[in-house]
Amino acid sequence: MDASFPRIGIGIAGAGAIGCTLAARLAGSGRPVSLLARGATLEALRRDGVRLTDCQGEHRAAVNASDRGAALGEQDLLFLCTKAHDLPALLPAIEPMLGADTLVVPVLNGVPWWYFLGEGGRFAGQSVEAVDPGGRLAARLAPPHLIGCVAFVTAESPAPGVAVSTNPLRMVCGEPDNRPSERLERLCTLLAEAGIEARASERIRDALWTKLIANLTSNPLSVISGATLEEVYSSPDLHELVCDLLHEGLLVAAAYGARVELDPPGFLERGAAMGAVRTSMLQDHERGRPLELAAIGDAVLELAAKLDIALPRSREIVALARFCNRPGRPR
Ligand SMILES: NC(=O)C1=CN([C@@H]2O[C@H](COP(=O)(O)OP(=O)(O)OC[C@H]3O[C@@H](n4cnc5c(N)ncnc54)[C@H](OP(=O)(O)O)[C@@H]3O)[C@@H](O)[C@H]2O)C=CC1
Ligand SMILES: CC(C)(CO)C(=O)C(=O)O
Repeated sequence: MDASFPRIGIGIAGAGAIGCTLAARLAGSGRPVSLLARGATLEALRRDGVRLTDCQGEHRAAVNASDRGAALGEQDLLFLCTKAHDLPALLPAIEPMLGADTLVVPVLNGVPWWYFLGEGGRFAGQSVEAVDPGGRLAARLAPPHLIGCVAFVTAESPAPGVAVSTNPLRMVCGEPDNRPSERLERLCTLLAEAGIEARASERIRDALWTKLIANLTSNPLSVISGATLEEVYSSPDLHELVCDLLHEGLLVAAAYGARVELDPPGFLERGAAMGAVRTSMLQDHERGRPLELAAIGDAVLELAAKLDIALPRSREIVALARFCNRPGRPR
């Protein structure tokens, strides 16, 4: 355990599918974990601890949980595990958990608010308006205080404080400025010790685009069609649309210099092999919750527009998913 961050205080903000998966794994590896949670989830965590069923079995662990960041205190490492649209409102709640040296690791899908921070280049320092209107997140959570992270995980939270994950847990982490660093290695070691396959990348935006393409091709479409990942990636009826979306995603990724080594037939095959998984966006839709379309859809369109790239299919499916999830929609 001492190979990575000895005696470190680990905080997790957001105790849904991903937050509970991480909490159960980290606490199960002997790490003390502090979870920022609320409502029924907080009650369940205090009563029963955090519970996870994954490919390796059942895990249950006690955690320190509160809905007040001040009660949890400053953390050495803070994983952010809410939906992207909940981050601005989360900021004041996590403020007491942030010390001068806290390392923040956002475990979220979509274009992150820090995309143009740390790397230099043509748009250096700009904020991503779709996910960070007015740049509040970038002003408070910026390099060198954060490490980028991409979660290749499929998880659901069937009940408060409970997560179920049916595929291997994989994460790619990287410094926003692409430097190798000791703290990055230690973060990956800490995750690996918790049973998560973690890889350090010196090109974190490559992994971001790979995941964005997975989300762009599946999440909004799953809302419109009700399809699982297996259905999205193998249905003959959806094939042309999915290929168009894939092509559009690859186009923007390449325009931003990302090396996404992805052969389309292999990508579809691997997606289908994920099985009867409901995307996190479909889960939100079925629960009548807002969708993460700003981060997974609008932000990609925003980045494409900066380079004068049109994404007609992506624009359509994002608009359609938003329509399906409109307030007052029939259930
Ligand atoms: N599920 C998956 O398979 C995957 C998800 N992701 C990404 O990971 C991120 C998290 O997703 P996921 O875990 O599925 O989402 P969930 O909706 O399951 O969990 C989010 C949690 O954050 C909590 N939360 C939001 N705001 C606050 C707040 N102010 N204070 C305390 N708790 C708060 C929510 O509480 P409440 O319920 O009370 O609103 C909820 O428990 C997303 O960006 C998602 O796209 C990435 C890979 C796979
Ligand atoms: C499972 C996957 C990869 C689907 O795009 C995902 O990230 C999600 O559900 O949000």
